[in-house]
Amino acid sequence: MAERIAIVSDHAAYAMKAELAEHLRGEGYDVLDLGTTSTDSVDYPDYGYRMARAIAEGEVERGIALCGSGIGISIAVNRHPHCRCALVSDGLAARLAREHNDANVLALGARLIGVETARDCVANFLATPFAGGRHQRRVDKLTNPDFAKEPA
Ligand SMILES: O=C(CO)[C@H](O)[C@H](O)[C@H](O)COP(=O)(O)O
Repeated sequence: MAERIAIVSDHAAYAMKAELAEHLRGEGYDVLDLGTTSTDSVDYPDYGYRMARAIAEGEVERGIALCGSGIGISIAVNRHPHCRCALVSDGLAARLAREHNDANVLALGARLIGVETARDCVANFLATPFAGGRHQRRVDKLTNPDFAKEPA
C-alpha cells in the first residue's frame, strides 16, 4: 500500500506545496493535503498544529511542512513533543535528518529554495531510513527531555 504523506503550508508556500503534492502523487504516494488552500494570508502555527495532529492521531507517520522561510512552520511543528521537524535547504541535510534524527517532518522555505531543490530534499527525506544505534539514544532524549542530563 502507498505510504500516506501529510503536507501543509501557509500562504507563502502555497504554490510550492501544490507542486510537491502533485509530484508526490505522481510518485505513487497517498498525499494528505492539510492546507492552506490559497495564497490568502494565514498563520503558520495553525498549519503546524494540523500537521502535529495528523501525526499524533496516526493518520500519517511523516509529513512535509512549508512556509516562506521554513522557520516559522518548523518552530510551530516542534512545539508538539511527538514531532521532530527538520528545516533543511539541501538534499544532504534532508538525508541526515532521517539518518541521525529520525525526523518525522521535513520543513522547507519556499521563498529561499527553488522547486528542484525542494524535490531533492523531499526525495532524500522519504528514501532514507533512520540509522538507529547511537542516534537512537539521542532521539530518545529528544522524545523525553527528562532523559537528557548535564553532560559529564
Ligand atoms: O515564518 C516565516 C518567517 O520565519 C515564514 O516565512 C512566513 O511564511 C512569513 O512570515 C509570512 O510572511 P508574510 O509577510 O505574512 O507573507
